[in-house]
Amino acid sequence: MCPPKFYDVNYVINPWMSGHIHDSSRQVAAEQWQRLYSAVTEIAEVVLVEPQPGSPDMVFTANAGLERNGVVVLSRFFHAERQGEEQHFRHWFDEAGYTVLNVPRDIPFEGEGDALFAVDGSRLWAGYGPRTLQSSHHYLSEAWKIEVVPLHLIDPRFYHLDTCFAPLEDGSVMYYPPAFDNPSIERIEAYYAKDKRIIIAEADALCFACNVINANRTVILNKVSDTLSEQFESRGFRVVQVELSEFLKAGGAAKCLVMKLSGTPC
Ligand SMILES: NC(=O)NCCC[C@H](N)C(=O)O
Repeated sequence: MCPPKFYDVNYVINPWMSGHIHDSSRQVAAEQWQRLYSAVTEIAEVVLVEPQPGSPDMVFTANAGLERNGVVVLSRFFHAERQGEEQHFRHWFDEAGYTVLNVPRDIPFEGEGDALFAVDGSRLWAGYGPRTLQSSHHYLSEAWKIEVVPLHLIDPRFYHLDTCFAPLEDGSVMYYPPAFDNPSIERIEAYYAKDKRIIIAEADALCFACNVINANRTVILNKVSDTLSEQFESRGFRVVQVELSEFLKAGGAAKCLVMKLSGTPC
């Protein structure tokens, strides 16, 4: 995670940021982030990356890259506004001993924001459209010798895969279908049986319900509807809701604020 020391909405690179330039409170953001940090430390070991001036979106560490088994494919940000973050994340991964792989400079790829492993590790769900280019998927497939399943994002509000799709550790998936084109929905439905699909309504999707941190049977997410919370509980999940309104102004919530690492590399 990355403390929100320099967090702000300084530019508009997604529809959520529009109308929110310098509209977020750094004090409130710090309090919300601290509550999220405390919740995450209960289910995982958390390591921090040093925030950097001039990189207000660096708090969204899900976009640093994608890691598995000590190998990281670093992000190549689509927007110039975030490209300055790449050197800082690269430095952190180098220092921590990860094997760092790159996609070519001219092929945008936004890390865990757009790429999520199936919980059994058998495939990689990979979004493309607003940020990540589909041609980056080849490099992901090569990095882990894994099947990459493309999912086309068609709603600008759901510009990263992790805003509208989340494989959960009980073998289910939650997703907001209108964010995807039909072939992508068919790919999701071909993999997940009907009883494993948690369809998210628009109101919850707009509260970033799919942007969920999940470890074992705990889910940590922004405030969502009672209906959805009860649905999680009936499936055996412990639900931890953390108000993240200041981060929604930049287009991110719980899962965007963390990057999942599989462990310290040897
Ligand atoms: N969805 C994510 O994985 N991250 C949120 C990134 C928010 C940031 N303002 C962006 O537009 O890139």
